[in-house]
Amino acid sequence: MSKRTEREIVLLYMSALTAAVISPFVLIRFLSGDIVMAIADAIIVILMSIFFLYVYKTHKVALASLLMSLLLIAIIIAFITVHGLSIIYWYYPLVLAIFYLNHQRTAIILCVVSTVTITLLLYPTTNFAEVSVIFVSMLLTSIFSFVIFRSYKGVQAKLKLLATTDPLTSTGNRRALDSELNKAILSQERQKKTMCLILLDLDNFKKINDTYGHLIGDDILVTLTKLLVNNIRMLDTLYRYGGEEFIIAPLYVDLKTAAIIAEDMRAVVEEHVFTDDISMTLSLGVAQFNDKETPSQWIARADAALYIAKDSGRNKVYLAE
Ligand SMILES: Nc1nc2c(ncn2[C@@H]2O[C@H](COP(=O)(O)OP(=O)(O)OP(=O)(O)O)[C@@H](O)[C@H]2O)c(=O)[nH]1
Repeated sequence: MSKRTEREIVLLYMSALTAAVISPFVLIRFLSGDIVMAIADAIIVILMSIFFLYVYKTHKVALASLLMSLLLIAIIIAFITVHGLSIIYWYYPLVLAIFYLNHQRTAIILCVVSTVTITLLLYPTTNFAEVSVIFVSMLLTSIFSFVIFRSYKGVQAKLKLLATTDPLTSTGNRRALDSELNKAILSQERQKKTMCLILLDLDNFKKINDTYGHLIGDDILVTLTKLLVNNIRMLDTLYRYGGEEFIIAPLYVDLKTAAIIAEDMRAVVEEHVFTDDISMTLSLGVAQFNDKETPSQWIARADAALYIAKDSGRNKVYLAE
């Protein structure tokens, strides 16, 4: 089974827990003769179970998050209508859940609309001072949640970028590559698209480092990635696999087309004059994805082709079996 995201897990727990906590009340209310509330509770349990199954099966969280938030808001509003002010305490933790589950803009809209609705509902039966305090406290909870979650999501995005980007070349790193290949293979299992991978390696790069120093070597790596990105026009398919080794994947083309792309890259690098009038060449191995193979098996076949390219004189493209 593929790994579940944090948000998926939270949604699964929320729906399962809400269903589990409310289930006994269906029976309790039914036995005590409160049939309307028993039916309302039963509907909530059924809807929560549907959410659970939907997220469990599809892994889709955006729609489920919004519907779950709307349902929980509707439940609180319905209960406030029936039971009055005492239910208001359930609203505050719900605001946190709404900001966690939804995009900031959606969360703000949901919170403002629910705050105004609840205030208007309470207004006729509650004194003005009390209703004002409730309104302001609901609003402040939303504002604080907005500020806290904005900073939390910003930090989360920066951490993700740091964890998946190579600091020298700004291409994706090994972690990003692993995740991308796993994703591509998962979707290939469903859609059966032809896809290829190019593994490329600068020739005799050690000599450059030894002759010109590491800083020039670094500069060549950065220039190389710019040349490659200009050539493939997609930074998000270029990954630094090792020191002077890069992978381009997934390329949704057949082996013949991938070979042409690889040959173009080889020619571009051969013609380019790097810093200090240095000329460089590339060796490349190309492999089309074979059904049922793992990312490492796929890379290993491209690596074997690259090895042949190196062994037969470098500055060449070889295709994997
Ligand atoms: N400047 C610089 N050098 C690096 C970096 N990462 C790895 N290297 C160097 O890359 C060189 C790789 O050398 P080798 O594996 O022998 O490969 P090569 O000299 O390119 O020889 P072939 O691949 O067989 O053509 C080593 O000298 C590493 O120190 C880096 O981030 N910056």
